[in-house]
Amino acid sequence: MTGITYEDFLDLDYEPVASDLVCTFTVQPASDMDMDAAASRVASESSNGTWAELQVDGTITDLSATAFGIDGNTVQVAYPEELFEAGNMPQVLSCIAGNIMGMKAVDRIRLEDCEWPEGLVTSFMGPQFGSAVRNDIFDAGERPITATVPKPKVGLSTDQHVQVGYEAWTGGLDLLKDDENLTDQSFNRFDERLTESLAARDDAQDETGEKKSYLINVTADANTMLERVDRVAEEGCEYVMVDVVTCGWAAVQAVRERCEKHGLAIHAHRAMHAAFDRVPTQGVSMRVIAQISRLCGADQLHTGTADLGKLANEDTVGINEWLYGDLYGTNDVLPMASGGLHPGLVPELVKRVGTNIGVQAGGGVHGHPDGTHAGAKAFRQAVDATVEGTSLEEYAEDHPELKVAIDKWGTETPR
Ligand SMILES: O=C(COP(=O)(O)O)[C@H](O)[C@H](O)COP(=O)(O)O
Ligand SMILES: [Mg+2]
Repeated sequence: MTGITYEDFLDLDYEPVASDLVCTFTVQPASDMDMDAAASRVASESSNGTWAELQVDGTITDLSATAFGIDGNTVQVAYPEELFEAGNMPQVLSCIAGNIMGMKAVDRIRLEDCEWPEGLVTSFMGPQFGSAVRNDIFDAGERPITATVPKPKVGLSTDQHVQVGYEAWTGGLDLLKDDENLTDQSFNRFDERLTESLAARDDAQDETGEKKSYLINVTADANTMLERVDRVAEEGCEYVMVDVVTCGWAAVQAVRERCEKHGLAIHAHRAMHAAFDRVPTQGVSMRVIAQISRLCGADQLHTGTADLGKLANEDTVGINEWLYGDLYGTNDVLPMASGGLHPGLVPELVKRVGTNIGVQAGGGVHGHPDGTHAGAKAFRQAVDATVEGTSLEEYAEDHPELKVAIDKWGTETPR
């Protein structure tokens, strides 16, 4: 490597080969650097280079990345596949989204998109079910599957939580979901909640004749998570929920492997994603976070509401298309729309993102003037009306729960 400097990582004529991982970055160079120099430093620092001209003798495998496409502030970088350890997402991210995120050669840098080569993709487990959960686990046909998260997020006792679940399931929803910050706290213990919720789930299934399931949040340190996954399988549930960003991709990969053994699906909550993707000039895009989630094996992933709900969303439509798209035979991912949804928003949501989704509402179910059971009915009615192509106003004429919900919220976007 003697005499190699970071300028050697730029080749504007380079044409990537099929085995390269190609990443697209938005880069704002430091004030004393031009774009070519900044792009070379990105390719250098994220592969095998550093700031200094090295004086290291001997034969060393060349794992240099190449910055090759510069267009305004967009830079493409191609990485040779030998740079990466197969099936090791933390290692991949330590390259392509590691030191470069804080490097002084750039004022701002954002990883926008990746083109993943086949060898790297197939070294990961990918989703076990993906959108097939709609009919492998449920019998939802072409309609979106439906879920609710009890509110308040935390503070309900186990008995209260289970009662909310029972009312939601019997009101017509498919899934009860824990909130992202509910795990195993003193007021609502994991083991008790698991057992009692599944007993209520069984009752709700008997009463309604519909399949029901529970997204219990197993998020914890990796060892504890694996124990929780085993418990969930023993108790006869079909899913676990994981806060994939806060617990980290290594832990998600460990959970995915254990879920293979049990035939459990993974619901991925993305709490903290906005720390990486909300600033448009810095970080890692939600698109890339979604790609990582698919490779690591999430079956369902929150991707937002196409701007209809309470939270900022980045390109829900484009990300969902990527999650459904062909990826060397890897299963797809079912996008979950959530965050400030209520019955009145369902028709426009389906218009924007289609029916191959999950729809999830917390406040939009438990804030119904007549309570959770009526709220669940109203949310399911909104989904059924939308799928059969009937307007909510017309459907509400003989569905009083829906009528109360649309009288209360109309089509408002909550804050
Ligand atoms: O608890 C909720 C929604 O509750 P409510 O329905 O009361 O707003 C989820 O945590 C958000 O969907 C997360 O956001 P996103 O889905 O965008 O990751
Ligand atoms: Mg939540």
